[in-house]
Amino acid sequence: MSILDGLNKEQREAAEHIDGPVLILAGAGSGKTRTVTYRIAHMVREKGVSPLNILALTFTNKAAKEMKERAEALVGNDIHNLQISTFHSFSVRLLRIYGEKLGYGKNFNIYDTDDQKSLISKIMKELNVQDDSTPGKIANRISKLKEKGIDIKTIEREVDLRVPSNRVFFDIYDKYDKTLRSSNAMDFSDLILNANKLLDNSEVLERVQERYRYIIVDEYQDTNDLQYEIINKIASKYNNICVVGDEDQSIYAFRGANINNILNFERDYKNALVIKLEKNYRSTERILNAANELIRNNKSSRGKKLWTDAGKGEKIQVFNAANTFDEANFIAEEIVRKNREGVPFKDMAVLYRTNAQSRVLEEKMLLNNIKYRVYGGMQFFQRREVKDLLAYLSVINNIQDNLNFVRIINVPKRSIGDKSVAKFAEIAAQKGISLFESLKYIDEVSGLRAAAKEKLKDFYRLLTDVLENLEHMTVSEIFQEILNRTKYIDSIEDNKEDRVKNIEELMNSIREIEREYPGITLSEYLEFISLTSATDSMDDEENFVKLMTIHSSKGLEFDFVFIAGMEEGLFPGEASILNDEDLEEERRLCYVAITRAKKELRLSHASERMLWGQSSYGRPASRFIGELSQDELEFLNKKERKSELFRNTEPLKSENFKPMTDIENFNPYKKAAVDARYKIGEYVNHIKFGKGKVTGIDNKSVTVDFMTGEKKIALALADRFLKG
Ligand SMILES: Nc1ncnc2c1ncn2[C@@H]1O[C@H](COP(=O)(O)OP(=O)(O)OP(=O)(O)O)[C@@H](O)[C@H]1O
Ligand SMILES: [Mg+2]
Repeated sequence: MSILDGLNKEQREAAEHIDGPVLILAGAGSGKTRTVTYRIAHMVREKGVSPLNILALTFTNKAAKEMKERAEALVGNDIHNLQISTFHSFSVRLLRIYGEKLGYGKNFNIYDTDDQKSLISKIMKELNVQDDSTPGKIANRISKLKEKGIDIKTIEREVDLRVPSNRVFFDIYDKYDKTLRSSNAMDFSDLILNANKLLDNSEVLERVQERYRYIIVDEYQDTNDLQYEIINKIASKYNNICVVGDEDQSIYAFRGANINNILNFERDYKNALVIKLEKNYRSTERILNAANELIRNNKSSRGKKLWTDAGKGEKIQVFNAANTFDEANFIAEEIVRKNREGVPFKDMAVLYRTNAQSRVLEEKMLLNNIKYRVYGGMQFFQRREVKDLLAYLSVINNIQDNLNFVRIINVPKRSIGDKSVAKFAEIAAQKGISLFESLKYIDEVSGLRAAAKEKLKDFYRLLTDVLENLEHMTVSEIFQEILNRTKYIDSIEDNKEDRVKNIEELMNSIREIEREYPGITLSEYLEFISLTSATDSMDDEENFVKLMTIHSSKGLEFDFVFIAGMEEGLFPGEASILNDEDLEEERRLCYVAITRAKKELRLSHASERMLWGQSSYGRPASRFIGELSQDELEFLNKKERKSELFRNTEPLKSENFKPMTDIENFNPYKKAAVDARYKIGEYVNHIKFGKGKVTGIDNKSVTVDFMTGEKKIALALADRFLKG
């Protein structure tokens, strides 16, 4: 008896081959993740490899947690020291050990996208920027540049900074970077970027290579260039690298994922063992056929030969709803019906393209007493009161953290306006200390009212008291102390009930984490929650219907799956329709969605939908529905559906009933007449803005995404400026 008896022949071959490079390239549900999990257990229990020497990387904490639990179940005991983690948490780990070599203190804080945005918005105010770019867009652009390894110096070198808009972006980026540095903080991109930089240090690299002699990467198709470098630097010594993935499931190109990383693996590692898996263990024949048919439409796909012996299964139902309420009703009713037939809520999932779609769905779930949980979207940790209290913890963890300090200096209100903060900033700058430390000199600040001064002194005392006792306090004690002494709860004015509940929930979560990790330090706690992502808290044992975006559903599986909003303009999204590459990515996303289903799949689309506050009518069904093999589909219609169980909250008007879209004669979106000289996706050079990628063309102008921002250039002028 070997652990590997739980695998088929090909899977087993891949799992056994622990020395030297291995590539598993195979479609959804073929057991890639299972294979690497068994491989890890086999190495530890049957090959005597120390868990210390294994590094397994994946994309979500949920996937990492699951892999670890399964490996442990196979081995039969806890495998401490086994590092199965996300790229981000692995990077944090390296940086906590070696970050000082890059000039960071050990307790650096991690800024999430929200922190990023508020910092940028602050910088824009300080620099008096009059720009229509939002902080969110700029944050996004900075992250993308960082992920491509383009730093401030590169921009300075390659872009003409005499152009005002370039200059503005440059100044923001520069200040942003400097602020992070002086705050001893990193954003998500920094984590990866800096981990990669660390590995350029030969002493560090040597140690890391010795430690992690065996590397395993799941979902390799979604690695970006920096992650690729990290993996390959570490693997370059022992060459014991096993990567698994599916080029048809690459869905993160918009965040810099590079599909060539997996396609070139055989070139990178000449003697690689390449394994293809062709049996699908997840889905019924009908679901699998539909998925295979769909992905065949991608030029980038190399074709799939997946088969299953799970039987034909039910037809895939397609429902054309009159509008989004009707769509949500359909889904809720089906869920209730299935539940009455004995299917537990936890075996059902509703997937959608964008987070915004969840609201209407949630309303109907509530109305129908369906237990559900939304993963992603407005995250718990993004809520104001949660952020405020975490900001207190962050400042205590790292007194250099000026961003979080500014967040709390007047929360609860202490009559401290921007002007007073500016005065503290002056003192801090003069003395070369942090804002927190500048509070020591409170008596030197003029123009503060006595009451405000008193409150600030209390605030300072609170922070220093905790700091002095930090080693003797648990995270929940620190949290309680902050709550008590700031009287935060008393200060809440609006939405009090909800907010207090959230604070309670935060306290609960701290306690839970402490129970799971006794003795966890403040710094570890903050790291833990800042790396918590959309699907993390997902506990399979809990009986909830799961609502999430398709992106968050990667790697997961559910018995019954609904995909909502299968409409042109939403899925595939408006912006991707004109560009072949983007359209193919949307199709891969649809492939991921369909292949999450084990037993039954239902697709729905609405003829009317509100987008950006405007109703749009007569919306055609997604071309992706048309691309599925029509034999596997069953078209439902509003009129055939009996709906006596539930009242609609929104009465449906008869004019909203539209005939069902005729899928067979479905007219693919016609491309607008465009100028033939430029192609979407092609690179151009501009005298002022530098290199950029064409993202849109109409009959008047061409839109180009330059390093420093997106610009629309009139075609008449484009001739003079752009050269291919
Ligand atoms: N040899 C096998 N015997 C029994 N069950 C298997 C076998 N291989 C895979 N499975 C089951 O099939 C399902 C899909 O496996 P897994 O999630 O590993 O596939 P995957 O290739 O990683 O899919 P994805 O591409 O979606 O990540 C799981 O429930 C897994 O336990
Ligand atoms: Mg998998």
